[in-house]
Amino acid sequence: MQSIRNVSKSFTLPIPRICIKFRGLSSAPEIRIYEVGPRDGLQNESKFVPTEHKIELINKLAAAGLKNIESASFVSPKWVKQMSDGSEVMKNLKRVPGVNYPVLIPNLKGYHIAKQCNIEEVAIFPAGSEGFSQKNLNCSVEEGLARFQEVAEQAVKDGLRVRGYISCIVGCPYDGPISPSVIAKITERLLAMGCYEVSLGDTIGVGTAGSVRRLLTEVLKVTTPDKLALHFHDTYGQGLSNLLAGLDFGIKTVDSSISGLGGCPYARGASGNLATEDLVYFLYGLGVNTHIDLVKLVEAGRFISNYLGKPTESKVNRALGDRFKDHKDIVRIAACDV
Ligand SMILES: CC(C)(COP(=O)([O-])OP(=O)([O-])OC[C@H]1O[C@@H](n2cnc3c(N)ncnc32)[C@H](O)[C@@H]1OP(=O)([O-])[O-])[C@@H](O)C(=O)NCCC(=O)NCCSC(=O)C[C@@](C)(O)CC(=O)[O-]
Repeated sequence: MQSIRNVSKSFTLPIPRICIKFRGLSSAPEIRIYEVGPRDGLQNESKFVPTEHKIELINKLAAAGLKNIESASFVSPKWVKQMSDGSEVMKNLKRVPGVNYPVLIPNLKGYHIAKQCNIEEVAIFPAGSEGFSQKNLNCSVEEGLARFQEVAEQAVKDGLRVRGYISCIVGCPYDGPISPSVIAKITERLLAMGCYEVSLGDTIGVGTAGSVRRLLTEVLKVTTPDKLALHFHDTYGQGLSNLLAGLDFGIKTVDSSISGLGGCPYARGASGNLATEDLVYFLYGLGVNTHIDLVKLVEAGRFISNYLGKPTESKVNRALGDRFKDHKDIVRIAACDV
């Protein structure tokens, strides 16, 4: 198969012909994709995925060209059984140089377990709402922030990178709409703890381009776009339009999940994340060379969906069927060069 670098030489991808105009940029920006499938994608699945399958999925994602793959969480196994083999996953991974394998950490106990597994980056995850914090972490937002502060301090001391998530950035299944100013304040606190970036999570996928714009207008009063990432669940089918709204503010890191898997066991009604296949296809269509091989990505999505015995949630994966065997053909379709 022709490498993506060669493909990008032989195909001149048009700079977006559609309405998007990246603020302050004359051409399509580099976008950093942060794959969350092996963690966010699988944590909600009731069928236990054996450790070797989790590892195979992570290896396939790395082989497709993904450079940031959130691979496990070290939460209480009493709360999320699917993630109970985090140590085995992290100890047995075949690490590809240049690939980042972060893990999700709820407290110091989880941190100390994860620390035995050769980790380089941890993610902490306070909620933007009291109701969700109680259901997801069994504590208030303030108590959660105090626990995460301890984790962040220890991780920074140990020389690890720390990423922050905020859940329920626009709406909470228990408390309803969330004020953008609340999310801006938590963003500030996470950055002050040492997070290199804060991923804004629309946990239940209720956001729209309008609410995302209102949120980012407020959050960008306290930080800059390079410190933010976008994490959209696609429950209402708004993932890509929300992303477009976010890119317009200059944000360049996007979370997604292979095959559109995902959801949180403690967020009623939450469905999967924006599918990585859909995101990558969308970005190629905008002229962004993600350096990701779409054929291998689609195969990774089918591998895990087949294992789980359910159809893929990725529209691109479904649409491609078995017709396209070559990455460059798919890129050509994304660029409307057919
Ligand atoms: C935070 C806790 C632990 C509090 O849970 P708790 O029950 O209040 O804690 P506890 O300290 O009383 O501990 C209960 C038991 O769990 C053990 N325990 C305690 N901690 C750990 C640990 N780290 N690793 C292993 N074991 C642990 C602890 O030792 C004890 O065991 P026992 O004494 O009964 O035998 C729990 O609520 C929890 O694990 N919550 C995590 C839930 C979760 O994983 N949710 C999904 C991730 S969040 C998400 O998906 C949203 C995000 C990030 O993607 C963004 C978005 O989508 O918007």
